[in-house]
Amino acid sequence: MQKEAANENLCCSAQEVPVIDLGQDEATAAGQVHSACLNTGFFYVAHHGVDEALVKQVFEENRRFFSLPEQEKRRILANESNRGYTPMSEETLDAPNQTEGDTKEGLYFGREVPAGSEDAHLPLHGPNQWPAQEVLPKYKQVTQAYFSAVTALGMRLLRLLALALELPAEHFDPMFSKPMLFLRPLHYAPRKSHPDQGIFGAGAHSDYGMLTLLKTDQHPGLQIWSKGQFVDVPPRDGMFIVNLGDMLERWTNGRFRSTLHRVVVDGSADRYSIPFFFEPNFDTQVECLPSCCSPDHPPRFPPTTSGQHLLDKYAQTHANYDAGAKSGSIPVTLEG
Ligand SMILES: O=C(O)CCC(=O)C(=O)O
Ligand SMILES: [Fe+2]
Repeated sequence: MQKEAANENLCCSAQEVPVIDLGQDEATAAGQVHSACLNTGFFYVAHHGVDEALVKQVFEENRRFFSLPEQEKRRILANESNRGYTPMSEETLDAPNQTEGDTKEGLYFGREVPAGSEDAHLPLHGPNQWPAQEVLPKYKQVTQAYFSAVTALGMRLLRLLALALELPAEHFDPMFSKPMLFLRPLHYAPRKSHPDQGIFGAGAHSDYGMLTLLKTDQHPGLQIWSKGQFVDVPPRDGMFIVNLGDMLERWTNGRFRSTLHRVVVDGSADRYSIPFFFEPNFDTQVECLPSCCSPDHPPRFPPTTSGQHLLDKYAQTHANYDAGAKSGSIPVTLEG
């Protein structure tokens, strides 16, 4: 989605993206999360409990997947439930400022919702599509293990967010009994981005949902919009980059920030990253939290639900997306 302008060249590193140590006591960590959410809505987390060996394995499996012949990858093209493969350049996150699609390809895996089960009829719900076992024997098992690990990290972060909002630590937990979770391994081609020519690894956007937990390889590329320019948010060993999305901005009446970001690569190597989009149950009410509105600050957004919020966002950028019929033929994305 467009928030503000997008074609500036960047410079320096984003000093304002803090490292938050999850090994410290919860109250201290929550205070730091609070400041980060009021500032850029981006922060690193250290000592997060996700095993580095598992991270290494999941990146290795994805390197293998993206090296497969195109026709093998296309056997699991993304379906109407937003699960499967999205080919190179298929997505254009910031169309007005891009001359071609994002120079990346990706995969979506959601929470497993078996066909015929209670929620399978809902938009964005359904069974996953996996690479063939004969081709990548370990892919599914490794990805499922990583999916569980980042889900657990998301649940820890929810407690900090709740505390940062002066709510009980468990406030958001019931809203994640049947969450909308999407893991999205990405591969950026070794193609130099040229912001001045409208060529980007990923065009400028803000994420649609509540929370994104991002792991990248050692190659920089992520930039956030801060104080009138794009600044680098480089990878840091062993850490995740966490950012807030539009749903949380809406929930907090604009107090917590969903910041515009993009990916600009230098073209010297392939780049791999794995965002994890962490969203509440489809029917969760999203309306101004009491601590975020007052007579002086009335709610800026009408109440909605988590599912409706996401579907409305898609409708803004995907003219043909038919959520009601769950039959849209274009893959939707959890970023804007
Ligand atoms: O690859 C990255 O570093 C960021 C990707 C991203 O912003 C997204 O997928 O929403
Ligand atoms: Fe994003």
